[in-house]
Amino acid sequence: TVTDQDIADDAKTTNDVVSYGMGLQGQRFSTLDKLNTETVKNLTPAFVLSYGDEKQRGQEAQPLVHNGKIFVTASYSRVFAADAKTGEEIWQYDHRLPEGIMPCCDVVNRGGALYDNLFIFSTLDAQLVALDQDTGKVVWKEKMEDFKAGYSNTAAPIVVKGMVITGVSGGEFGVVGKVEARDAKTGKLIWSRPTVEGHMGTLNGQDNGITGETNKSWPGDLWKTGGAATWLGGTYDVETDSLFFGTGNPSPWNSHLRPGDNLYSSSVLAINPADGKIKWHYQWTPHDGWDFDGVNEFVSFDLKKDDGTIVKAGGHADRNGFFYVLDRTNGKLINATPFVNKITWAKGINLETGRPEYDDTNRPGAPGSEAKGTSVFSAPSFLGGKNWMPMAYNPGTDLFYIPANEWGMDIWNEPISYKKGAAYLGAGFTIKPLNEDYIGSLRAMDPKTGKIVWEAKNKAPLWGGVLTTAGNLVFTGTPEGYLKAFDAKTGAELWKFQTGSGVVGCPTTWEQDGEQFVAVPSGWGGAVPLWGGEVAKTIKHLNQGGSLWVFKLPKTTS
Ligand SMILES: O=C(O)c1cc(C(=O)O)c2c(n1)C(=O)C(=O)c1cc(C(=O)O)[nH]c1-2
Ligand SMILES: [Ca+2]
Repeated sequence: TVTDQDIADDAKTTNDVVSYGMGLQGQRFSTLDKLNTETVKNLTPAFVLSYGDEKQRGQEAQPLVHNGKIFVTASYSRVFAADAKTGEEIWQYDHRLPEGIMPCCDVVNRGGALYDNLFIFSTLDAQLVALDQDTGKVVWKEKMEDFKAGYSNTAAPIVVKGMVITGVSGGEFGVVGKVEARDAKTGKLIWSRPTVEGHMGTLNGQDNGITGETNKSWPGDLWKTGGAATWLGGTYDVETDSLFFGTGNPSPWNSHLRPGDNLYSSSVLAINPADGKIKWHYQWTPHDGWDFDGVNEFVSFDLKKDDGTIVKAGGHADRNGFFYVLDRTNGKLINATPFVNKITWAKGINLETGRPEYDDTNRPGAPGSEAKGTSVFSAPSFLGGKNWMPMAYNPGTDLFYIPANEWGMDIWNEPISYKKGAAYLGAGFTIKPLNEDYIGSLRAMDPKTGKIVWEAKNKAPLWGGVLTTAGNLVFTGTPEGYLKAFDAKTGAELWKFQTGSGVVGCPTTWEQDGEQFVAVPSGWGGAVPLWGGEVAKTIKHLNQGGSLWVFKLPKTTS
């Protein structure tokens, strides 16, 4: 069974992968080096596990591996377990989804958590389900929220100190975001931490003593339906004993309806795992008017300064186009630099105040007496300089590897009022490419200087997670169907394999019986084909799919 110690050691141990992020800090770094810049040319398919012919939608998950079994979630809240070496299926679980679920952006799931003998994951009807690792039978099942109010779940949970901790989706429907901690063995609620200012949290069913909180950063009653969904889950850092959860867009998108900072939307929250209290927060986009969200992973790392000192830092690439380095002990901004070429909404981030310097002419206008406010061209688009797909950090090269995209959008505001279970945007948009030859670009970011060290462009938008290894490799997928490996120092493309459908999943690696394996889901989907406007038209030809590809470096060639 999987213990708290196994989870704490996940980033160091090489024979399994028991947590989303490949370690709770979310670095997605493996110490394995058999597979390296020399040997990667010998990486060979070991097996492919099909998810069946139906339900072929976006496959965004990161697989987990334990005790010779591989576990992966799939579209429509399904889970597959197989022999990690042969791919022979052990069981599959199909959650019976009710009519009327309301995920905003495809029927995706990003993965599960292993704990004890359980595989725990969240579902599109806003439940949390724990399955027996050996049989796939339901051990416990808990409702997190009412899907009819627009709640859904797409995030991978994490397990910290025996608690399963996760968030909710629904920012496009005026839900109230929250982070929940439950007993991982029973599913019983321990604490709940709402992410919109004004709402109170609970600990063991009691008010958790959060005092002095008002709804002052919101006008009138808008905080009651303020969004800030925690739809990407979180990370955990043992050194500061903090959970880091990002929060999504404030609801509605039309920012003129809600003057103020709209806390804690589009922010990162450092949360005490003992009681759910917020230790500090940093807001990436105060008064977000572009659906920039702020959920993207906050990755703890040691920032090595020139004078030899080490700062306990965290890195974050926001949808708004800036890469941030914060002091993770207190949330103070250390640096913020663009990781995309074009940013229109702000001139920069002020290092003194920690706030953006807005360009007010580039905020979409208020709908006045007309039904539609002034439209502006905004970059990045709301699909982001980087969306949900996780970056990776390599402590050997000291670089972050960011799956970035270059695009913009026409965006305008419209009047809107809240109606339970209905879209709550008050905005319209058309996404457009900025360049003819590429949208995606895998970028190596030096967190000390804020400079891009190398980039590898891709025609279609990048929508898959990144993995980096001590073998000086960086892996990521493309919508065109490839899993690719790059040299972590130079960005040179060293290997690629065509999986038959777009790769928007998260690659992972482990070692079994002396051989190094790499696994990645394949299956095109997610938000781009649904919301991508003019960009979506350019990639209409991409085929859907649903499978798990596993590769290995055969013993004789390592
Ligand atoms: O505010 C929210 O609750 C919410 C949820 C999700 C989701 O759960 O997938 C996405 C978004 N927002 C979003 O803005 C977005 O661009 C997005 C892309 C994707 C995807 O999986 O491709 N999900 C989501
Ligand atoms: Ca959103």
